[in-house]
Amino acid sequence: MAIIEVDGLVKRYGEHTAVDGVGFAVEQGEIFGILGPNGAGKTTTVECVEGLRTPDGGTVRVCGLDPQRDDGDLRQLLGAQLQESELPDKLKVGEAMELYSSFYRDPVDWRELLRTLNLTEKRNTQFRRLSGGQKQRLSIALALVGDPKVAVLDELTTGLDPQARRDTWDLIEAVRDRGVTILLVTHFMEEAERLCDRLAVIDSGRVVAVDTPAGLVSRVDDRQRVRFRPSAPLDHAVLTALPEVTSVERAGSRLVVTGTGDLLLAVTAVLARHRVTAAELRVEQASLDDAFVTLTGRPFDS
Ligand SMILES: Nc1ncnc2c1ncn2[C@@H]1O[C@H](COP(=O)(O)OP(=O)(O)OP(=O)(O)O)[C@@H](O)[C@H]1O
Repeated sequence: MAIIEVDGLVKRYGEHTAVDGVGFAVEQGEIFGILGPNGAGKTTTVECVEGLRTPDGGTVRVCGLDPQRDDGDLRQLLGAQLQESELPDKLKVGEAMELYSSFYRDPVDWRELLRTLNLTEKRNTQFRRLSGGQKQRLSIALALVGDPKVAVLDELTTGLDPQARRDTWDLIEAVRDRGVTILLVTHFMEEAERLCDRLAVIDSGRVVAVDTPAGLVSRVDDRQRVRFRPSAPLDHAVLTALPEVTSVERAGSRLVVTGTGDLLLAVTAVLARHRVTAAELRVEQASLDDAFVTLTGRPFDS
């Protein structure tokens, strides 16, 4: 059963329709991404899911509850990541955890949560003295302290360095493994590809596709290219005879084999049979970026 259901959601700011009929359903235990460029309507959509904004049309249900009508009950089930600016500078990490625990009927042990998030040593540190990564981890801890069924994380890794970003991804997977369903807003393709089970791609307030990252990519182009430098001359015919191969071209000292299915396996098996080794072997295929261009007719960041 879907734990989050959004159907025909509309939200206007004055004359501007920021969300224009958005619909998607998130299954229990998924990491579900909302991916789109700046201004696409991602934050507005999740704020309607969290009950922070009143929709102008459509329906939203989270664990069967209406975020507008059942706000009090929903607060107990849903953990939302705070925007950085929402915590007072001088509040200490331990005080913030204590305060947020008091909002919930059945909070988890926040000391344990700080340990999991590697923040125990920062317990007496003021918010303003934390690094970007530590602030991010604290905001995740605050989202999880109420032992939520659903966590909404918005622009989780913006401003983090690559290592902190990867650590945060590992952390989110661990949270999901504890049974929390995660709704994740992102405009990072890599983050969406790495973390999300499924994605809703949003552009100009509308959903243009809902699928797995691999599913989105394969809608665009399921061709792959294997490039390599063969250690000895190879008759192209032994490659073109393979059902996976559609073409073989020479590019200087390299061969470029285009095809579908288990192309890499098929090509390397033939090379092994002919005692040819492949140097500088690379496999290329369409990316989520390419999928976005095909789905919307323009590059992601325009
Ligand atoms: N409170 C508001 N008042 C007026 N317009 C708003 C308000 N909040 C958002 N908007 C506008 O609505 C549109 C969607 O904004 P939203 O923040 O939902 O997009 P987003 O996809 O989350 O973008 P970003 O990735 O930049 O955060 C944008 O054009 C934005 O300028």
